[in-house]
Amino acid sequence: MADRDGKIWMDGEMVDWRDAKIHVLTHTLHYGCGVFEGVRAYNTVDGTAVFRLQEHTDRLFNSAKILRMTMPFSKEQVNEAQRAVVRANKLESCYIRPLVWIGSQKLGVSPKGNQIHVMIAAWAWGAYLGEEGMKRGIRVKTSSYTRHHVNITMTQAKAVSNYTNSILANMEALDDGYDEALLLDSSGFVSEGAGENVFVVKNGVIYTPDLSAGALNGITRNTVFAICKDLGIEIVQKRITRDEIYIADECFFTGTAAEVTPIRELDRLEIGAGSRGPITEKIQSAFFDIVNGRNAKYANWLTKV
Ligand SMILES: Cc1[nH+]cc(COP(=O)(O)O)c(CN[C@@H](CCC(=O)O)C(=O)O)c1O
Repeated sequence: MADRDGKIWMDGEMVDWRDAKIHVLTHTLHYGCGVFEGVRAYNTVDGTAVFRLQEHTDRLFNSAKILRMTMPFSKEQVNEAQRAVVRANKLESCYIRPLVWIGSQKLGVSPKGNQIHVMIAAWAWGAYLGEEGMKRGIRVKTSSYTRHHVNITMTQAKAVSNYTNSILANMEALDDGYDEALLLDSSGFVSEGAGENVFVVKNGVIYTPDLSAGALNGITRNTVFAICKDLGIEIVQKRITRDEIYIADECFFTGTAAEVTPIRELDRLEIGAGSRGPITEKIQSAFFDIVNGRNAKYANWLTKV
């Protein structure tokens, strides 16, 4: 990623991509205390626009607050910086990565006295779990790693340090020939994917783990709730077991990167017909109508760059 051309917004300045560097004694690099966001801009029918920009920025600031990091810029400045970085890189559609980290003035567990930094990068990023997966569904493995306990790491913060758990789960799944991992919480109930929320369909009703299972409060998850309301589909948050997924009719992941990705198999057991289910397809189609500006009801969720 480092040897690209383009611009990155760094602490208030637009810098050349290759010059966006930090010192090896940066506190976050050693101790993992930092927060980030994953945002997408789409080439909508009315031009390039960022999807749910304010919600992402709000979550970034909430994540920083939870980790006791004082943001050095306002929400308005961070919103404008995200729009500017899409324009500076001349991207019609892209993935935007804001990151907030603790600087290099001092090391030691206590970060006090270090500067808080913010950078925002953007790049083109297609189907996170593959184009084929978006149509056919992906193969998922229940991870041998347990999702964070809600009082061991702060699961409502999109925190850098939370992702070692995701990385290990994802690597194990890929090494075992799957496309992604599904993680259970410390009580054995379904939590979420390594980088996604999960939904299950049974007898026309959609279920998703309630957030006590340690899943991130996903913005795409929230979008699915709105879509279900529009489509008149009942959606229930509850504790879900892995074998409820085995006998479900459909299953899918959601995320800014993953968008709406069907799951056709869990632990080598086909889910329903072993392909993208009809309700999943409806949700996926409604999602892409919204993010591409084809559903006027959600025009306020799209911020033109
Ligand atoms: C653990 C986790 N859970 C749920 C979600 C879905 O949240 P939302 O994007 O607000 O709907 C994400 C986003 N995962 C981001 C990181 C992907 C990456 O590889 O990096 C993303 O989708 O941008 C997670 O990382």
